[in-house]
Amino acid sequence: MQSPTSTDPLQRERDHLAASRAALRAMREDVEALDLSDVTGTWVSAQVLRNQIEQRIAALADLAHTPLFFGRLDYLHAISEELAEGGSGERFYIGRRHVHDADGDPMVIDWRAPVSQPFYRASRKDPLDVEKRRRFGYTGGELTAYEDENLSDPAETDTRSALLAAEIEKPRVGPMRDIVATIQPEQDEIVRADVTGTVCVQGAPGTGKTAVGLHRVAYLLYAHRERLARTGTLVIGPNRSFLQYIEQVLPALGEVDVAQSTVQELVGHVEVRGTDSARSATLKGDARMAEVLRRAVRSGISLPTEPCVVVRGSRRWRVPAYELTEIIEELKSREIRYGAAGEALPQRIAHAVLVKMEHGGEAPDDRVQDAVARNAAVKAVVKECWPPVDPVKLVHRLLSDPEFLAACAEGVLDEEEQRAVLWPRPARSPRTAPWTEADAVLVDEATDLVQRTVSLGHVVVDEAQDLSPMQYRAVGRRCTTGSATVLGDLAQGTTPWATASWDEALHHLGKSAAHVEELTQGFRVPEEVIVYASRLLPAIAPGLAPASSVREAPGSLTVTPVAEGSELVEAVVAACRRALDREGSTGLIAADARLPLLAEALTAAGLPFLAPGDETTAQARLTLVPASLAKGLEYDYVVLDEPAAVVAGEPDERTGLRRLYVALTRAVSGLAVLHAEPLPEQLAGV
Ligand SMILES: Nc1ncnc2c1ncn2[C@@H]1O[C@H](COP(=O)(O)OP(=O)(O)OP(=O)(O)O)[C@@H](O)[C@H]1O
Repeated sequence: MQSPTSTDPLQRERDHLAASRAALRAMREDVEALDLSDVTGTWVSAQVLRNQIEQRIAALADLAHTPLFFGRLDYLHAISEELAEGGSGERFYIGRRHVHDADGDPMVIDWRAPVSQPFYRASRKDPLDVEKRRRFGYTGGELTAYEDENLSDPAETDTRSALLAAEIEKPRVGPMRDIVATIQPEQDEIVRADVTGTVCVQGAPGTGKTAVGLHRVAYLLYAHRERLARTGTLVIGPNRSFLQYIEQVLPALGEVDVAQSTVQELVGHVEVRGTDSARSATLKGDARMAEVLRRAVRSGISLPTEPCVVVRGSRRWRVPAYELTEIIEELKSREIRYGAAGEALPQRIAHAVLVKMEHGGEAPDDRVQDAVARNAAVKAVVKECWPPVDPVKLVHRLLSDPEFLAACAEGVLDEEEQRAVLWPRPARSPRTAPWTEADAVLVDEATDLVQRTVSLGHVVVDEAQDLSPMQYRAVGRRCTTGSATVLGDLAQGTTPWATASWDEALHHLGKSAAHVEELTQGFRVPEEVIVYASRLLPAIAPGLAPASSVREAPGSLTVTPVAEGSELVEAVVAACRRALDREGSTGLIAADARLPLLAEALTAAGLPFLAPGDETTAQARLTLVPASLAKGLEYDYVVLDEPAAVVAGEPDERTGLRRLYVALTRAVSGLAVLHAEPLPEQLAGV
């Protein structure tokens, strides 16, 4: 298949692609040919092996539309084998996965291997021993072009990469794509940051935070596969539509074992059926609640007034009340979970009994200690002094019983705050209680106070700016022994408790040592649109610098006043039609309250539409998006209905303007703003 005689460089690259594809096919066939009939062991272990093999076969699939390699590095000097997946030499093809030939020599190197890193980082200023960097252009699965940078040639100057520009301009039909071929140096720094440290990324809309977070998981899984396979990884997003939008990125990078969840799903100990006022949700999300819960969990601990008398055979052993008190006080002072301390208590009392037995001339062994720990008298002391705590029942009581709350919140919440935290009416039982989302987080905290939450190896939390301190704590306890990647934009915080500073957020997460990186180069929103949206920044996040954009697209922004409110819907539908005449996806974003009206109008106009998170296809390219769900999503064209209504849909002006900022920054190619009411003053006059 290889045609070594070809002098056409493009043909030579195509030959390498064809040979790599054949090698990948051979790798897959090797796995498929594995004969499992001889596998000894249990049925279960055979089944596990079979599953692993199936996964491996799936991972070796040659995806018709994704190029097997997208870059090539020619080094000045030969590279050692340990940096290059067993390969050596000066030339390496960089792709989504490792491919080797029949002799085991690599034909394509995984983008995450150390030898691939200069593909993303090398510059003319710092060529990292790279002589030439080549980027490949594809149409479908066909290699159609390449672009070279001779990094070590002082005569050559920087030009903007046309292939990179084309990649960014590609219409956005379908779910989010990976960006392995075009990760930028400042993004790569975050992607490859050390697994032991937590990284926090502040970035304006479209700077690639989500993309970077997902690629970081893929990188960490490559670099620390065994450790993370054992401990697990998790990606947390704001809602299901968002998770659906991003869910295919990691599988496309060959990583199928990463869990994805919302914070709400993580803390699903109770069925949420109530809602809080902004005030009570903010209070329940306040970190002070952690102290209230800590006291609540320990509120049942009491000190004994009677001795514990254990009868064994003809003898009675007596642990006096003061000694029991010492044991309990010692357990209270230790940093162990309530449940673990409760389990330790009978053993401690039994130990005290054993000491007395020894003094009494007996020689008890461990079995005796266990038996004493199970003795009814010991159990009775434990039940009385260190009663078991059911976290759900405990929080139910805390939110229903003003006196109990007052006792636990003394000096922490004032009276007015306590009233705001209580449910409006006490709930009869935990089963029927009007649990809210914030309550579920309290139950999670209480659960962790009783029994330590299992920590994962790495957690990525996206759109973090919307989390409350108590939610940060919930995320933090899922990575106490691991690390986190925290992604967000303070300007896009739309919850009443939105993050004001990353330092504070990291403190609640339990990762104060993390450093904050900033991404400012925008890949989604065209310059004209981001400049317009950034006019809101002084009002919504005064400290933040506006993002730049890698793309200029003159004419990408239109702002159209409509004289009569009654004509607005019609004008919006017409704008959607115009957008749909172009290639790619269209999102119609509107205040949540205006959705029914617009849905009806679209249906009447014969325009089918999807809900956010539904996958856009070539046939269904229009999505009707409530402003409250627009965060994190993007469309080629956005029609934005009545900005004033988006602002008015929020409890206060700053949150309203932030919601509007989110809506204004979803477009890749064009944004059409239509309004009948006056625009917010910052946006008046284009
Ligand atoms: N290096 C890159 N090369 C090509 N495309 C990129 C690159 N970085 C980001 N993008 C694209 O830019 C778009 C925005 O990225 P992403 O959604 O990750 O941004 P974000 O910072 O999370 O935005 P938001 O704050 O709005 O949630 C996506 O389509 C992403 O694929």
